[in-house]
Amino acid sequence: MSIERVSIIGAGAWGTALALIAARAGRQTTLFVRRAELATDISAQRQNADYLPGIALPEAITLTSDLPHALQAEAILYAQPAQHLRGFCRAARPHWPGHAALVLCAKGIEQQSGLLLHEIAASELPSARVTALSGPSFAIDVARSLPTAVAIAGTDGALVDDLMLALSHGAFRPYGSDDLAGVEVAGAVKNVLAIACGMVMGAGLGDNARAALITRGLAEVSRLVLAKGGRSETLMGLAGLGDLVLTCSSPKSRNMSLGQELGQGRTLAEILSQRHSVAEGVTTASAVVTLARSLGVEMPIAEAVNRILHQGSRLDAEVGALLSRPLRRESE
Ligand SMILES: NC(=O)C1=CN([C@@H]2O[C@H](COP(=O)(O)OP(=O)(O)OC[C@H]3O[C@@H](n4cnc5c(N)ncnc54)[C@H](O)[C@@H]3O)[C@@H](O)[C@H]2O)C=CC1
Ligand SMILES: O=C(CO)COP(=O)(O)O
Repeated sequence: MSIERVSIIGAGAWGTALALIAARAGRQTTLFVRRAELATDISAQRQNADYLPGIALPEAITLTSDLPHALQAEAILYAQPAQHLRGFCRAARPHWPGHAALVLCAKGIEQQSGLLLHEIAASELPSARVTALSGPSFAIDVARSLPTAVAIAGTDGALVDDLMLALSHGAFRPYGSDDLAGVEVAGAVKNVLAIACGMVMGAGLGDNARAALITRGLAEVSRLVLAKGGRSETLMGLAGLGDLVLTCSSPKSRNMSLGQELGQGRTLAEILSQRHSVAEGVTTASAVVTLARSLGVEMPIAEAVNRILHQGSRLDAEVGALLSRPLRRESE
């Protein structure tokens, strides 16, 4: 299938950057904005001042707040926060075009159910051909046309190829994968680990501690990926190690910077009251704990992050508990 029309749902930083990708690749590009007045503002100013200030949006990007109109495309890229996917699917269902691809570009796990995003889409939007786009990709770097590689995953190989062709251009390079579950789990859990890394950096616990967290974090994500039917090679790829390293080492990450502020002693409520950007790891922390427990997967770092974020536990107590776990073989 040739993909000519690409619509992006959500005009946050990532949705706006994805619209730039599609437009640069020569696609007929529509960016769906929930609020009509914001669509008018962005259209008039040709920039998204709230989420990607200073980045010019070409005329080739059409803005709309009319969902049925936005859904008239061969590929529909979902770029709102993960917790809103179910609501989007329900709103889109009556208007969903026959064979359109749904490309999940959010990174998270549903808090109530512990479901992955493709599982939600499969139940709420059964006619959609579901894929996911994930990997190390700060929106601002993509918007500035800096070199970026991502994974596009799906079980329909021909569709993955079509999406890669439709979105690749210049400095933006997608790689294909058939491991939808692996790509999704990796993309969601790295946000929780980025909060953990931010906390140890904010508390001054040092680079050794952060490297240990990244490595042991990768071990626990691997267990969850395998339990969800994904493959361990995916963890060595862009959606796995690539995004984990990016997000756990740069304060440009909203998740890592939120962790840093927590490590410096601020409360979650204070931090969230001063931000308008999403840090998916906050909701994913409890979702991943629910999911891991239901599958019998041990995830001590995610459990610790969840207790600090949502149950009032202290960082020093959690670090002490992690360090005093029974000694074991690294590959166990
Ligand atoms: N910003 C980035 O560099 C990247 C972000 N992502 C993922 O993309 C997703 C969106 O993130 P960003 O664009 O960065 O968010 P953002 O923080 O820049 O923007 C917030 C977004 O949430 C939407 N929103 C707020 N309340 C909503 C509601 N009630 N219903 C529906 N939408 C609502 C806003 O319209 C806006 O699109 C997240 O899952 C994130 O993890 C993935 C890759 C890169
Ligand atoms: O997913 C991202 C980069 O790949 C963005 O990370 P943050 O949401 O932590 O900023």
